[in-house]
Amino acid sequence: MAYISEAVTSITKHINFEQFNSNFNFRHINQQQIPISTAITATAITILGLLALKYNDRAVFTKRRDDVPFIKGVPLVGNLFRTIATVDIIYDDLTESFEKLDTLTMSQSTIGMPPQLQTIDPLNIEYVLRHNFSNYIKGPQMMDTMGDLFGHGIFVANGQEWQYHRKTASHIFNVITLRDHFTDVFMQELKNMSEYIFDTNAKTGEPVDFAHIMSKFTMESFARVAFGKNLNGLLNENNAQFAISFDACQKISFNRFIDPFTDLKEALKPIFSPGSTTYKQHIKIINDFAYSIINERRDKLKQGLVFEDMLSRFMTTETPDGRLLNDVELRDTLLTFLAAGRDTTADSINWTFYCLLTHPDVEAKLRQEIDQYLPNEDIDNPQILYEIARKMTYAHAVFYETLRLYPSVPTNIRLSVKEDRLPSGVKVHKGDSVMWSLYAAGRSTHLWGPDARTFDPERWIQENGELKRVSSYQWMAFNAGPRNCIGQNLATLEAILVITHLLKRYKLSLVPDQKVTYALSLTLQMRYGMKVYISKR
Ligand code: HEM
Repeated sequence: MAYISEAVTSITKHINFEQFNSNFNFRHINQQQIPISTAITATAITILGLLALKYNDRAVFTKRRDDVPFIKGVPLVGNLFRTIATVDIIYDDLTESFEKLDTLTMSQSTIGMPPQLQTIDPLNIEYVLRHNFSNYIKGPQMMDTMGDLFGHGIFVANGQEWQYHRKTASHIFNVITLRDHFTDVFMQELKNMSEYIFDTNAKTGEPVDFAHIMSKFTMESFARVAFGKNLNGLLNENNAQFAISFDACQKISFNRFIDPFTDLKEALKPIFSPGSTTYKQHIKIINDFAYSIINERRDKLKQGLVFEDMLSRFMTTETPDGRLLNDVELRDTLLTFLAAGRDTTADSINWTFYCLLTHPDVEAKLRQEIDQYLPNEDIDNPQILYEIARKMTYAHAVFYETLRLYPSVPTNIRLSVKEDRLPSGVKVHKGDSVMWSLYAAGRSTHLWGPDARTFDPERWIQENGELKRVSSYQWMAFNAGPRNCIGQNLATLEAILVITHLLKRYKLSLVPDQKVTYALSLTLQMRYGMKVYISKR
């Protein structure tokens, strides 16, 4: 909404009313002949008409960009209606725009949004994420859209604040913890999932929502590795309200990026859908959950208990100004890591299974690899699973290929602090947002060839059978440069363990005639879930 009021102020600033009055010489008009309201309406229409002529393909008071292909919009509001009309397929629409304009960089303008450059050019992205890192920050838009959910956590932090979070967290994701602690946790949770859900449904023949189970599984696993807590979420739905509220707030945060009326709609919710949970109530549910975990941990630390997990690390590591994080800062950190680690991983596993179930030849080849590496007698041995999870080339190829077409973080953004120029020659004005769509980049024929939209894990395998490395500025699933994903190894390990565990034991098939598509949120969730039948292998 801030952008709307800026636009209104800007409109009034640009109109020279004195000049306008004298041009139209209202004084000679008899006020009794023409009612004042008619005069105001006529004036407003004339002003709008003039503005519409000038800003005939873009948002009012935005500059025309002639140096870069431009997605034309309608007068005064630019791409607002287009965004609203294509909101359900927004990533595909953007992919089409890149292809139609035959470009890797383009601009668009939408009323209420800051001026935007969109690029999928690996050179530009490397420049933004690495070579000129300090100029491209997480701008105030991040704070406006996600601030009340993630506070000052690592997602929105810049400078020293970011460095502190990064350094503190990076100690946790080392090889030894991955091998000795995380693999065990994942295996225990997988066994629970099998016992309570997959085995039961294999017997009854009832379909299950795979995406819903993965959401619980990743929540459960994450709660254990991050704050050593067993939520028992696979068994009961008591923790479901937190997950529902967390999902709802992430969707609202995302909507704020594309729809300037999001907050207004939320404010009007109690009037138009009475009884539904409001944004404020969702935030309260989330806060209560986070603070209960922090308080519980503080009590246990007072009792002299020792913990090695993420929460304790953040509770005991001093900030650059020599103090410990307070409860609010700990809450921000906890929720940020939960969003970073849990939904992204769940989404990547969901889409991997969707790709496997729609490509039986790939699934068969992956089963072969799993059977070759994992003899039946070792299927519950965490150390062996850890070792083979690192070695299975085809499993990695399947996972990477899925993330190319269905990146868990579908789009990303930075704000330019100063005037700049991207390697492709495009000028970046101070305050411009540079956005890159991982979804569009993954499907670009310029970057991946004519079969860019085909799911083909073979493209990740070299002739000598080894995994092909692709520049992380072309395949950006885990981001790149100093702010690359801290949890990449953890997520890859978790996903490959889940894939191995499930394919070794079960045969899944999609319930026919269901629509599997993405929802609009900060991560690429499945809008209606994904129902599958389960049978034992
Ligand atoms: C398949 C799973 C995952 C994917 C695709 C993924 C992807 C990404 C991407 C694209 C970013 C950059 C976000 C940005 O620039 O705003 C990122 C950042 C981050 N990820 Fe992941 N992530 C995954 C799993 C995880 C896990 C399991 C964790 C750990 C709990 C994690 C922790 C983080 C953190 C802390 C950052 C912020 C890094 C920084 O700003 O310095 N991620 N991730």
